[in-house]
Amino acid sequence: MEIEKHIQLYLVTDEKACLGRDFFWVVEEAVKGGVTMVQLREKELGTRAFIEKGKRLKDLLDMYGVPLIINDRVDVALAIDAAGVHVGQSDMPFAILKNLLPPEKITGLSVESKWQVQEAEDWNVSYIAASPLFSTPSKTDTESPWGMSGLRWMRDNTHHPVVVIGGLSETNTKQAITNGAKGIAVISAICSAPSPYEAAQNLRARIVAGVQS
Ligand SMILES: Cc1ncc(COP(=O)(O)OP(=O)(O)O)c(N)n1
Ligand SMILES: Cc1nc(C(=O)O)sc1CCOP(=O)(O)O
Ligand SMILES: [Mg+2]
Repeated sequence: MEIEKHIQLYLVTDEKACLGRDFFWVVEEAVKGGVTMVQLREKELGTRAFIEKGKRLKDLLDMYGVPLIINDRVDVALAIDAAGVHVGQSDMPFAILKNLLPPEKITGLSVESKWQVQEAEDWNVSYIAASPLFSTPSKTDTESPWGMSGLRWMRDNTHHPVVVIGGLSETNTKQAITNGAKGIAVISAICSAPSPYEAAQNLRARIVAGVQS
C-alpha cells in the first residue's frame, strides 16, 4: 500500500530541535538520507507565517516526491494543498476533519489508549500513531507510554497501519518494526543529529532490517 511506503521514516519537524541550523537545510538533508514523509509541526507561528513556511517546505519536498503533512491545522493544509493532516485527541474531531478534506488526502490520528484504537477501527484513517511509544523530552504533555507490549496489542487489534512516535532512535527502531510498527516518526533523532543525512540513512537501514527479519 502507498501509505505504508510513506510512513516508514516520518520526520516531524521542530525548529528548536534543529539547534540553530537552517530549518530547510535540516529537512533537505534528512530527505536525501531517506525520510519518506514530513510533518510540519508549528505551535507558535501565526497563520500567515505558517502558510508561508508550509509553501516553501512543500516546494522543497515536491522536488523529492515526499508528501507534506500539516500538524493540527486543516485550514493551513488546504491553503497550501498539502498531502494531509495529523490530528490528536484534543484537536479537530476526526469526522469533521474528514468532511473538510478531499477524500484522497492523508489523515493521521494519535491514539493514546486501547479504547481510542477501538473507536478508530470504524474510521477511514490513513494511519494511527501510538502516542507515545516511549516518554520523550520532545513532548511532555502525553499519556502513559505504550511500550513494546502495548505496541504488540495494537498490532493485534487494529487494521490500520501503525506509526510509533516518542523516543525512537537507532537503538529501538528495528524492535519497533518487528513488534508491529509500519513506520517510525521522529523529531530529535534527526533534527538534532550532527548529520541529519546520516541519521536518516541509519534509521532507514534499521527499518529495512526490521522488515527483513
Ligand atoms: C506522527 C505523529 N504522531 C503523534 C503526534 C502527536 O499529535 P498530538 O497528540 O495532536 O500532539 P501535537 O503534535 O499536536 O502536540 C504527531 N504530531 N505526529
Ligand atoms: C510530536 C510528538 N508527539 C508525541 C506523542 O506521543 O504523541 S511524542 C512527540 C515528539 C517525538 O519526539 P522525539 O522523536 O524527539 O522523541
Ligand atoms: Mg495535535
